[in-house]
Amino acid sequence: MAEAPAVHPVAGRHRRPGLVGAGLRFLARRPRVLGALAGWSLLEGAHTFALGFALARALDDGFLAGRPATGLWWLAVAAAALAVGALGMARVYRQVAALTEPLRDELVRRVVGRGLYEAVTAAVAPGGSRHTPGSGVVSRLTHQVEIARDSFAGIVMVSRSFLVTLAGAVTGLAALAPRLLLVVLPPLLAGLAVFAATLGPLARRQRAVLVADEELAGETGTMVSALRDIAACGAQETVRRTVLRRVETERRAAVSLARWGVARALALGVGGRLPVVLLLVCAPWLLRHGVSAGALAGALTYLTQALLPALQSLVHGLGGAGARLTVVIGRLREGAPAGVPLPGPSRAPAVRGGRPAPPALTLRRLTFAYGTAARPVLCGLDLTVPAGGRLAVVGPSGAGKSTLALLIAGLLRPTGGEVLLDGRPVVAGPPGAPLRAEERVLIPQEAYVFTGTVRENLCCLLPDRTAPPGDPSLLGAVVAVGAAELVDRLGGLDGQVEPASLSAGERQQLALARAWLSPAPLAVLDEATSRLDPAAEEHAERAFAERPGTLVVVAHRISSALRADRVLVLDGERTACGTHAELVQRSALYRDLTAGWTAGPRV
Ligand SMILES: Nc1ncnc2c1ncn2[C@@H]1O[C@H](COP(=O)(O)OP(=O)(O)OP(=O)(O)O)[C@@H](O)[C@H]1O
Repeated sequence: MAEAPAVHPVAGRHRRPGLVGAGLRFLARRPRVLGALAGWSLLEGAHTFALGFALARALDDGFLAGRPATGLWWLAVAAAALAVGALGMARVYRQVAALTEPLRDELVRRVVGRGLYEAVTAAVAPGGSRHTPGSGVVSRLTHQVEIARDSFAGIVMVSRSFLVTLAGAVTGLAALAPRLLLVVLPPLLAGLAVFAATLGPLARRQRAVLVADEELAGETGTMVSALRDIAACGAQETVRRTVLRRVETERRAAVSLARWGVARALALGVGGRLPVVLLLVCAPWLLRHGVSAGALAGALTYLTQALLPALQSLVHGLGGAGARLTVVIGRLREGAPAGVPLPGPSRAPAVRGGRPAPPALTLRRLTFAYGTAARPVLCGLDLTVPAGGRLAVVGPSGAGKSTLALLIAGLLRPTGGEVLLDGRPVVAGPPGAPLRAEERVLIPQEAYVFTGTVRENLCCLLPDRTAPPGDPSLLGAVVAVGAAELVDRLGGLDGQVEPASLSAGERQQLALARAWLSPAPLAVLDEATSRLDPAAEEHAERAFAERPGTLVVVAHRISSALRADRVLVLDGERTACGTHAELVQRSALYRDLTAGWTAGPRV
């Protein structure tokens, strides 16, 4: 059965703030390029200025005054200004490249670093990895880098062009007749204000369309690659509904964007076209107040040949490229921080609200005995597991591994000391007080399943014990722990579970899928895979190793211990904790245990 990518409910994305700040810092580090860009842009502004001014002079001093030679001379000036502007534009492109190429280099460095990190992590993972994300990740992300580079270049070009055009045109209008500004500036500024006000909402909607589009493409891709599994599990209707929901989301996002597109048209109309209309309407008044016919023609040229196209480019350019850039850069920054790449997203952040988060699990002087006269199974045990950590618990039979698992789950009360989850006692209040079930899930060796549908068995640890219709995470959990064949045989998610007709291993598979799906950030596996064959066991353990959140696994295989960040060797007085390499050095018991595992999987 093909593996469908499964998104775990515990997995959360944490965005890094300060995209605008980072962009400004990037620009501030390049004052020379910015200076050169501004300098060459001035030529473009000068060209805009000359366009209307020379035309006005050609009319007023030349053709209308009966001096065609003078008129032609001014037209030649306009043509020369055009050539100078073209020269400036060519240099501008060079400077924009000098600005955008370092951006691309920086992003590519991060992306490749991340790809290498993932590839190396996969390669050195115990037991080798069947997943080799490196090349795929690099290829996908470098494509996004190209989009970021192009969008950034587009934004620089349109904003810069609008500013210099505006400066050239306003200077030209003032030089021709300051009264022209009274007619042109108010609607132009009003249009810009409308545009500025719609920029944020438009960018958000553009972003929503992009994201919805990508999600639909991703969902469809997953569906196509899992067609056989979907048919086998009888999940056609579920998948159809999921895809339709994505289509509907994208449709709604597109409609909302189109509605806001009207506001964009309004900004263009008010800022770009209304000044033209007003200029024509006010022409008699302007002529009466000393504005010449040439100045009117020059003003019209500024508006129709310079300002309107520049405003159009700005409105369309910033709306589209700006949103694309925000999405892509945000994604690249999420995935590829500067310097040392972060561990995968399955690891929880180490800070909460600016303060260091408490460890996911703390054992403080933990002591437990099964009776007042009985010898304590655990005595004064201290241990912390950070959020996102993986702890393997090993030890000889009877050392207290299952007892510890029950204590962590709050199913036994400590005789002394305490167990804290996220800094708070797992058992609070009097005996019988409710346990913090939503925060931890325990899968014991003897898995519990009940008569009912597969879906009911899987959902019983979810809030409200149900999943939304068509929720793909159910099938994702089934596939992730390797229970797809079993669920297929049972008749899909709505098939019936008869506990007595299942083998111990099959019951474990269903319990594992249920626990994998649960939103509890701490999972405790007490030999929960012991009845599976080695390949299925490896599959399930790997799924839990990759599950977001914290994992404590009572291990009886060397691969589990190797995959953990730390190993706790339980053995009364000789209890020790450390990494696999450390324990091989300093724990004779651990060496004995792992030697036994290497020879055969069971302790
Ligand atoms: N319900 C109980 N009542 C009394 N003693 C118990 C009970 N459960 C376990 N014990 C004892 O506590 C000790 C630790 O048992 P526990 O099951 O935690 O060990 P373990 O390391 O998980 O062993 P195994 O690897 O064989 O499962 C053992 O001596 C066991 O006999």
